[in-house]
Amino acid sequence: MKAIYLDNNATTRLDPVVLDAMMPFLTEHYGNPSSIHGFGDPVRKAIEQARNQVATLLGAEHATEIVFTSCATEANSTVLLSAVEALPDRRTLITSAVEHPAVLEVCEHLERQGYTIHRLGVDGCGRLDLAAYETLLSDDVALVSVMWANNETGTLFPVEQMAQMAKARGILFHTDGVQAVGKQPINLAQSAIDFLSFSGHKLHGPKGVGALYVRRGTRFRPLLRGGHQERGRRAGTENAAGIVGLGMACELAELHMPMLTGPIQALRDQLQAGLLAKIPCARVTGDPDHRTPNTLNIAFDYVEGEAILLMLNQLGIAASSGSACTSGSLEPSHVMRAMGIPYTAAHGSVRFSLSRYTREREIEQVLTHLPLIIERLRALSPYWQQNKPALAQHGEFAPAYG
Ligand SMILES: Cc1ncc(COP(=O)(O)O)c(C=O)c1O
Ligand code: FES
Repeated sequence: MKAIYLDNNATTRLDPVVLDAMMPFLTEHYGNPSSIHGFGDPVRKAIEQARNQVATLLGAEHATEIVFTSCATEANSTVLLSAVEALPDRRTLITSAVEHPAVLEVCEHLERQGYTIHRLGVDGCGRLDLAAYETLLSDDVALVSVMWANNETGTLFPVEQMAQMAKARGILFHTDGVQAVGKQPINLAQSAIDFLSFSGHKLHGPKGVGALYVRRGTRFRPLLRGGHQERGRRAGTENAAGIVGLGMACELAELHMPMLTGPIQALRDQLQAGLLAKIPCARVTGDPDHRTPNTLNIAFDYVEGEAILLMLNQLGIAASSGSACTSGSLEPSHVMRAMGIPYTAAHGSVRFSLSRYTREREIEQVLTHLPLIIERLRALSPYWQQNKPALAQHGEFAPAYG
């Protein structure tokens, strides 16, 4: 069987059109974009074209609001550390409990330095409490950093509304847009969002390149100091080929977006409905009504996610349990714990993330094999054997959200 890749929230396949766009900048166009001689020219021009392509996808008013970085992690670190440096009188940050480690770990680092960090909790469906958020917005807050879409569940947060609430109090707002960019229209020119980060490799671009949107006029301090690249906002010779690839990936993402929100979302829904119908005691985690079109996170009671993944892998099917960094540890992910998913289900959660390359026959393969895998694993599970009758009695065999 041909390998089936359903782990696109971890990373995506490079679009061949992107590779073609990059190749000249790995070969004949090797000049330094800062050089004033003829070798620098085409590289500098290509970087500026990529900046325009990124700005277009994000709906930014000015291309100069885009700063190229090495990845989203760098962009996230830059924003959080910049905010506390640029606003030394403010000692508090607000974030959510379900952010990627690229935000949470920086917050912990700042907390150890004496900053106050408020981590907004979520309900059983992964939703934030905006009333609780409102009460935290004070003059001591330097920055709010809340992800647009969750990498594990696909849950979308109302970041536009949250940014407006922050703006009304004069507070800067950052969103980690890694899982949202390219999956839904974005119009930063009409938005209250001050900073947005994302990474090329999540939208069929290359690894090792990302971008940070910084609204014109926003107070900012660079993370990397040195040369004058990126208008002094990010020193270091540009990853020209990577940047050109990121630009092309953004252009293609815009072009293919209707496919993601149309047929690919329909495939995701087909996978979800099929699994819920065929497998008892399964629940979809996250907000079923506000999710990225490509993501399905589904938890199976009394089985180990890792075991499911290994058996899927033997069949050539690649999926993920939680985020790439938490898989391999025995703890359920912080996202599952924040939603209060029972331990017995959180351990059995599997994330399927589709892309524009996903085909119906691949989804059908999963629908054929996964119910058998769960049945086999449950047959080996003493907990399942003990609890199955009780679950049946309580009518919990019905598919459940949350
Ligand atoms: C929501 C989110 N933020 C940040 C990152 C980090 O991206 P990168 O590893 O490209 O820096 C990821 C990728 O796993 C992510 O899903
Ligand atoms: S670094 Fe990507 S999931 Fe952790």
